Amino acid sequence: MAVYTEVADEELAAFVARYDIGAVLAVKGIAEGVENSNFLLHTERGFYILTLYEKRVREEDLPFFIGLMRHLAQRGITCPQPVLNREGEALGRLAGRPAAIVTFLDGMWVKRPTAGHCAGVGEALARLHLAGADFAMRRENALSLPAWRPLFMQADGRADTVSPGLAARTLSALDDLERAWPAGLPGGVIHADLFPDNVFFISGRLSGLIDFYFACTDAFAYDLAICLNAWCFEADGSFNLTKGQAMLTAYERVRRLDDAEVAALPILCRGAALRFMLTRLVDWLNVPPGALVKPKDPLEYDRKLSFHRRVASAAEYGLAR
Ligand SMILES: Nc1ncnc2c1ncn2[C@@H]1O[C@H](COP(=O)(O)OP(=O)(O)OP(=O)(O)O)[C@@H](O)[C@H]1O
Ligand SMILES: N[C@@H](CCO)C(=O)O
Repeated sequence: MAVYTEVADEELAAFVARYDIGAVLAVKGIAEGVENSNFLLHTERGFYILTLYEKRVREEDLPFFIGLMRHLAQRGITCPQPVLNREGEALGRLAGRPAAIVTFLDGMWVKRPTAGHCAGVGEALARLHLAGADFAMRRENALSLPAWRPLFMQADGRADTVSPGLAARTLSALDDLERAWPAGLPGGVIHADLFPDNVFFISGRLSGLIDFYFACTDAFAYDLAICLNAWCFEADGSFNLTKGQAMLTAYERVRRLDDAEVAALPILCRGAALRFMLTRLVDWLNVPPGALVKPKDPLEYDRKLSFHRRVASAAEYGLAR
């Protein structure tokens, strides 16, 4: 999270007064994250997270995210719960933005994940995929293949200022992906952004998942590809096979991948790397003046993409078959 929108004290007090959570004692902008504006809200009843939804979140999608968090919690997935105001609504408006208050989740995210953490994420991801099976709403993935070329166009010819050759590498990867992107894989609700900063642990055990604002209906194995990218590389850019193995084995203990998913894993990993490279590139080139945000490095994902382009089969990620 980050802070793009400032909220005046009086406006906040009036917003919070519509809820049954007591008066505001303190509020603090959260610098972490890049997508929405987030505040740690301390009220007479305890701690909450206040989110103002920004650029990439479409207002019409908010009922999907809010409904999903409630659905998953009912099926045993620990995630933030939207707090309803006295009119029974989870969504309101604050400082000109759509806004919600959600419950505060205990736990810390890990900066240096071990194979044990990767196993925890693999298991939680598979449980999330199963728990979403009877969620009635659908939301197309707005950041899947059809969105990638337009995103690249938004970089507006400036990709090579970030790294020489980045534009050509990206276009070549895009061409390949557009030719071979798989269709018809098993799918349903996916998290689509289950990075380390969205997974909390307490004493080494996974305690909860946050940030469902990219969740959508898409291939389960694509979600796994996102997690392999986000959790299983080392700081020096190498893929850690032990971590990949731990994540995939734990996932498969809950939900076994079928042959088509196994075969598609390398291309799904390429697509996932490209998706995060592109959003990071656009953000890197367009930091709003005055925003409390630290843009994330697009080149980390350019390097991951190069690795995946050399991968021939899922065995190279640690999948034993
Ligand atoms: N429900 C919650 N309980 C406790 N802390 C939270 C909660 N939601 C968010 N946070 C804190 O705020 C930080 C940023 O939140 P989040 O990842 O949702 O933001 P974002 O802008 O959507 O980020 P991202 O860049 O991951 O998309 C988290 O790392 C965590 O420290
Ligand atoms: N998790 C994303 C940010 C949210 O889209 C990234 O690391 O690029």
